[in-house]
Amino acid sequence: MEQQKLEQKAILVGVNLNHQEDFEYSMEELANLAEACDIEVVGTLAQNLLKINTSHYIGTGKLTEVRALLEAHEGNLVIFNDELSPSQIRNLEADLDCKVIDRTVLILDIFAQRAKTREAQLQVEVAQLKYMLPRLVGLRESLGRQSGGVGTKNRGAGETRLELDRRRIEEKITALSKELELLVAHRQTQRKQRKKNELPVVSLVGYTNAGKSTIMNALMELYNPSQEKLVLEKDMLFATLETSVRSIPLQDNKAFLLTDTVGFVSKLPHHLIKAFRSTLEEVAEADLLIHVVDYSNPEYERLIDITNRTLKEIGITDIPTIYAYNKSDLTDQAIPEVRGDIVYMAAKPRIGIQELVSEIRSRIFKDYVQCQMIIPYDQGALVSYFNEHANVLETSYEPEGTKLSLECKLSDYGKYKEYVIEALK
Ligand SMILES: Nc1nc2c(ncn2[C@@H]2O[C@H](COP(=O)(O)OP(=O)(O)OP(=O)(O)O)[C@@H](O)[C@H]2O)c(=O)[nH]1
Ligand SMILES: [Mg+2]
Repeated sequence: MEQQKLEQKAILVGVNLNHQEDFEYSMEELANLAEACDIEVVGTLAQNLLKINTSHYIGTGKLTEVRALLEAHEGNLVIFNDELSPSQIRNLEADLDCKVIDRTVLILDIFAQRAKTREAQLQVEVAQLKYMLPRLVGLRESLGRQSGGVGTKNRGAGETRLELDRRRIEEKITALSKELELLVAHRQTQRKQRKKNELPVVSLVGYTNAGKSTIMNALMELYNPSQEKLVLEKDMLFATLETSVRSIPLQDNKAFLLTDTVGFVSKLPHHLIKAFRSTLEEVAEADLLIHVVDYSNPEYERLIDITNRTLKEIGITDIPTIYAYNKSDLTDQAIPEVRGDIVYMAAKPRIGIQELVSEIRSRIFKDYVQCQMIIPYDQGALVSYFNEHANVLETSYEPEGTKLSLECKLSDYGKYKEYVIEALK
C-alpha cells in the first residue's frame, strides 16, 4: 500500500478564473496538500480563463500540454485545483488515460488519514460518501463503456446496479450520521455543563500548522501542569482534527476554557465544513478568538485572509479577536512585543506566553469589579463561593458578618448587591 502511494507522480493543474490574486498561493497550497498525501509533484500547469470549459474544465490546447507533461515525467495522476464535476472527471480520465482527482479528494484523503477520534472519523467518512454519491453516474458509464454494451438491456442492468450502489451509500450516510448525532449530543451536554460554570471560552483558530496546538500546550505547561493533557503538535498539515477543551486556571481564582481545533486551508470542501460543523460550533460560542498566524510565512497576510473567510463561511463574524503572530523567532521581529491586538510571540521556545495571557485577561475579565461586602454569618456558603470564584483580597470579621475586599464578576456584584458596602471600581 505504502509502496503504491510513493509511486504516485502527479501533474497539478489550475485555472485562474478572472485573475484571482490568490491563485499562485492556492497552487502552492495544492502542492503542499499533495505532499501531505505522499504524492510526488512532477509538473504544474496553469491557465487563465474567463470561463470554465464545461466538458473538460480546461481548454483543448491545455489538455494537450497536460498529456505531454504526463508523458515527459511518466506521471500517473492529474490533480485539479478546484472541485470537478462528475462529467468533467469522466471526460478528463478518458482523454488523458490517467487517474484524475481534485483538491477536494486530496483534502478528504488527508483528513481520513489523520482522523483519530470516532467523531472525526465519522465526519470524514460522511463527507467522503457525500462527495462520492453524485459521482456514481460516472462509474456506471465507464463500466458501460468497458463492457462495450450500448443496448437497452445493458443500460438497464447498469442502472439497477447504480441504484443499488446509491441506496447502499445513502443508507450508510444515514447510519453514520445517526452515530455522529449521538456523539455530538454527548459533547453538547458537556458544553452546556461547562457553560453553567460560566467560565469564559477562548478559542484558538487559524491556518493549519500555524502553531495553535503548541500555544495550547504552552499555556497548559504554565498554568495547569498537573493535568497531563497535552495535545498533539506536529509539523504537518491538519495535525489536529478534533476539538480539545482545557481549563486554564490563573493565579487569582479566575479561569478560562481554551479550545484547540481543526486548522483551515483555502477552499475547504463544502461537505467537509458541513460535516465538521459540530466541531466548529465550539468556536462559534467563544467569547474571544486567538487568531494564530505563522508570522514566519512571507504569505502570512494571505493566510489571515483565508482564515477570516473560512470563519465567515461558518457564520463567525463578530467575536472579539487577538492576533498571535507566532513563530516570530524565525523572523527579525523583536519578541515578545504587543502592538494593539497583535502579540508577537513564539510558542515553541515559549516566548510571549505571559504577554498573550495578559492580553486575554484584559479582554475576557473586563466585567470584573472591585468592592467590599459584608456577608451575614448565616450566609457562610456565599463566603465559600467567593473564595472559590472571586479574587478575595482581604477577609475580616465584623459584628455584622464576614467582611470581604474582593474582585468579582459584575454579574455576582449585581446579584449580591445588598451586601456591598463599598464599590471601589
Ligand atoms: N520555530 C517555531 N516553530 C513553531 C512555533 N510554534 C509552533 N511551531 C512548530 O510548528 C509546527 C506546527 O505546530 P502545531 O502546534 O501542531 O500547529 P497547529 O496550528 O496546531 O496545526 P494543525 O493542527 O495542523 O492545524 C510544529 O512543528 C511546531 O513545533 C514557534 O513559535 N516557532
Ligand atoms: Mg493543531
